[in-house]
Amino acid sequence: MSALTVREVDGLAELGLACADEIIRICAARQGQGEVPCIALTGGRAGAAVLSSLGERAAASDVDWARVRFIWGDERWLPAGDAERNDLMADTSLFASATVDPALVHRVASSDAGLSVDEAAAQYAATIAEITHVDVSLCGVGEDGHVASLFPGRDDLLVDAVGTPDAIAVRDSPKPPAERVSLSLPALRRAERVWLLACGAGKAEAIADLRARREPLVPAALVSGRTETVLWADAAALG
Ligand SMILES: O=C1O[C@H](COP(=O)(O)O)[C@@H](O)[C@H](O)[C@H]1O
Repeated sequence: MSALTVREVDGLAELGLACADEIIRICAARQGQGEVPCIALTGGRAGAAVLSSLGERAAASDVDWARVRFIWGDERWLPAGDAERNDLMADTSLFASATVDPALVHRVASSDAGLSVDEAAAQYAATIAEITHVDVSLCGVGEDGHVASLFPGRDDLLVDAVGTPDAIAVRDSPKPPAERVSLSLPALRRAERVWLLACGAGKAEAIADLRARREPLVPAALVSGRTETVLWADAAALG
């Protein structure tokens, strides 16, 4: 667990560029040590900004993208290729401009794959349990302070107990779609670095609650990285 630090950025575009540059630096350094870096992607506007910048910078970077592992903090329970799936934004940005190894891209099953959402979550939990090191977990912060698909006031989702699986099925999500698969708190907390991403005035209340650690803690306040927890936010979100 690490203390929260703040990195102020000048809006979504700069957030995307700054995070992309850092991710590239971290991946190149890890590959220099002979390791396969692992990045946990996030959906939402901030996640899209990071992926778009990574896509622009991928070709000119020192990173061998075929030796980077990708997982998702959460996925919306929708058919493959649906415009609202979080993995689609990676497909149309970074994965379209860099050669990645499909064996290292760990997607949540799609709703048309013949599994129930519970089976998909169990399958993803088994996949995540095999991954011993996550370098960076990107966590877009929602207006209500949610991260991944862990929503405030949902005691059924905000669990970190012995036996909590690494991924869980989410039902009755307050944000559509209603069904999702999310990494659980213990899985998010295992990352080396947790980066909380928030831009815009709509996030100001949640960010104020997070920074003041107001009770009940918003889900974003419940996650931190082993060595680094950074809130990347613009002035509007910082209030
Ligand atoms: O539904 C989701 O929302 C959050 C935050 O999205 P944003 O558009 O407010 O940045 C996102 O991080 C999460 O992955 C996604 O499924």
